[in-house]
Amino acid sequence: DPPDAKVKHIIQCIGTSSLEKGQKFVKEYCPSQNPQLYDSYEKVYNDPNVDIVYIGTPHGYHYRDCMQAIAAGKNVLCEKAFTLNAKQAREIFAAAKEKNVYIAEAMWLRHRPLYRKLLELLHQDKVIGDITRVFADFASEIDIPSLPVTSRYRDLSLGAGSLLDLGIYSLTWLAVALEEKGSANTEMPRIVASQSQEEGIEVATTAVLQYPGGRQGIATSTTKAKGPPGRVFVVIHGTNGHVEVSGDATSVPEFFTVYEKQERYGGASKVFFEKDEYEHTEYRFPVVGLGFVWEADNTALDVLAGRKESSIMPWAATVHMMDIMDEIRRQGGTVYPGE
Ligand SMILES: NC(=O)C1=CN([C@@H]2O[C@H](COP(=O)(O)OP(=O)(O)OC[C@H]3O[C@@H](n4cnc5c(N)ncnc54)[C@H](OP(=O)(O)O)[C@@H]3O)[C@@H](O)[C@H]2O)C=CC1
Ligand SMILES: O=C1OC[C@@H](O)[C@H](O)[C@H]1O
Repeated sequence: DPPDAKVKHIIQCIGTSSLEKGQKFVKEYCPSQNPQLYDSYEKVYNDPNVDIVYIGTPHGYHYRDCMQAIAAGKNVLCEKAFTLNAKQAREIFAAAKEKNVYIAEAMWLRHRPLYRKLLELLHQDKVIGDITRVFADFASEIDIPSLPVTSRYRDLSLGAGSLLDLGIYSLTWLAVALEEKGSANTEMPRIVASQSQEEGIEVATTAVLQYPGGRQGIATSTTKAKGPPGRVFVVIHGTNGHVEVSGDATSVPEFFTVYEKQERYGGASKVFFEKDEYEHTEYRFPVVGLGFVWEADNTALDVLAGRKESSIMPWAATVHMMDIMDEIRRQGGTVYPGE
């Protein structure tokens, strides 16, 4: 809990396949909380002292885990990617509606103050005019063949592949810029996508999304390599300037820079401009811990207020994202077992 946390969070209990692993986890991450350790997830769902269950299992288990928690009448915060496909997401939301419980996808990026501020500057203040193009990439070098076959990066039934794990962040940056208010716009963009597979696992995705008015975005992800030197992961073009987003990772942004169009901007016969020659404004947002606290606070406030959906990550935004990723996988040839 940082000093300005809006809610006091209590880790009441933890469900794990291994109590020994659970003890190690508690010692390392929450020694002062002394949570009850359970040797099954079901015991968490049935603990009457639990207000909300946080599901942090691999993607392929989210459907099972959400459905079981909902059946037990619990509120749920479930990690991204919410499910393997949109069909599973729709079924979970229908079950949550039936049981009248809260459920939200834990897309921590959307809860960050940086993301909220960028939304406001782009759409309310229109600092770079009308947005025309966006580039967003998440490249992370993961030596998949060296991992155990049970790893979520290798096991197709767990949702292995760069898109659900990393590409979802690139798509979320496209949403901040190209979708009205950055969420809950359910109009499908036109999509052209390509994916590469190695040993049956998708290792690279490139997707072009085109929105009404010709606005375009390119979202990419790969587990084959790191990104280029530097820390810029997202570039947004507008009719009146540019924004660059930088940080430790595409999921952990720390600052963004707004280059507003000036007199000289684009005046020379160059296709680029030297950054330092142009006035710019940098917006910095210190990351607290790893950056989960804003999502934790917002979720707790939702539950305390009796809401069933998150205003930051409403059900429609999750289904929309899953629909987009389904279409990218359809074109890219990535199929999960049972689909
Ligand atoms: N790693 C990160 O930085 C972030 C990850 N996420 C999301 O969080 C979720 C989990 O990711 P991550 O923590 O890296 O995943 P892990 O592979 O570390 O799995 C998390 C837990 O799930 C259970 N689990 C893992 N593999 C299996 C398996 N093969 N069979 C049964 N249970 C298994 C284990 O719990 P136990 O054995 O204790 O029951 C494990 O500790 C994903 O949805 C991911 O996208 C979100 C933000 C950041
Ligand atoms: O933020 C993240 O960075 C690394 C990924 O493997 C992880 O799942 C993701 O959420």
